[in-house]
Amino acid sequence: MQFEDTAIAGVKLVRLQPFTDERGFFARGWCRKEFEAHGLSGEVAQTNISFNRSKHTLRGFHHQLAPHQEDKFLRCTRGAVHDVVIDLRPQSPTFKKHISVALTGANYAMLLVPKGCANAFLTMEDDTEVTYLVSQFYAPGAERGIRWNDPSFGISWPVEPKVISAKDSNWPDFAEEPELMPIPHALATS
Ligand SMILES: Cc1cn([C@H]2C[C@H](O)[C@@H](COP(=O)(O)OP(=O)(O)O[C@H]3O[C@@H](C)C(=O)[C@@H](O)[C@H]3O)O2)c(=O)[nH]c1=O
Repeated sequence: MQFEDTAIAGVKLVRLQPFTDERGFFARGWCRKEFEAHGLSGEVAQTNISFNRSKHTLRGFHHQLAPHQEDKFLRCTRGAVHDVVIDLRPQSPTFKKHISVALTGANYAMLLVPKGCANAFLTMEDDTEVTYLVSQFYAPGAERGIRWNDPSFGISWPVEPKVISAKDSNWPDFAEEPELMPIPHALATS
């Protein structure tokens, strides 16, 4: 596996190192030893599969508050996504900056999203599947989000989303203290 730094500290693009022969190739898709050798946690609590029927489906941005913060390690196993990561760590030199990466079934690129960053992706093909490992269990009460078009971040998406959940369209405007922000689905039931 080859680990490449991105413009946001701790967000790594990981590429396969394939052993190719007449059958095709073999490559490691995740390795605790290699993660630890790069100073990264090799903890895995869940493997998640996200299937998206239509292109231009948007999921995110999502992150979990401490003590449930997660490292996520994503790969698009079928189709293609435009993945965006926002740095939400106030002490980081790239606080509030974002990066975008194309993850596709064909390029096998993988993305490590560390604790304190929020992740979202927009599918670019029908029948797109993303598989990802997360280091913490899902904790709905600790989940927070950023609206895909929140003006605080000025993110330029390749196209407007056509399919998006009510939760993700209604995240409130970004506030620097996310623990004080209301959760839209909690508001809806109060
Ligand atoms: C994320 C998650 C959801 N769920 C449930 C809650 C809900 O009923 C249903 C769908 O949840 P969501 O709408 O939040 O799923 P989704 O929008 O796909 O959430 C994901 O978005 C991408 C961008 C990420 O980065 C992921 O970490 C994750 O937050 O699945 C779990 O049971 N476990 C989980 O780990």
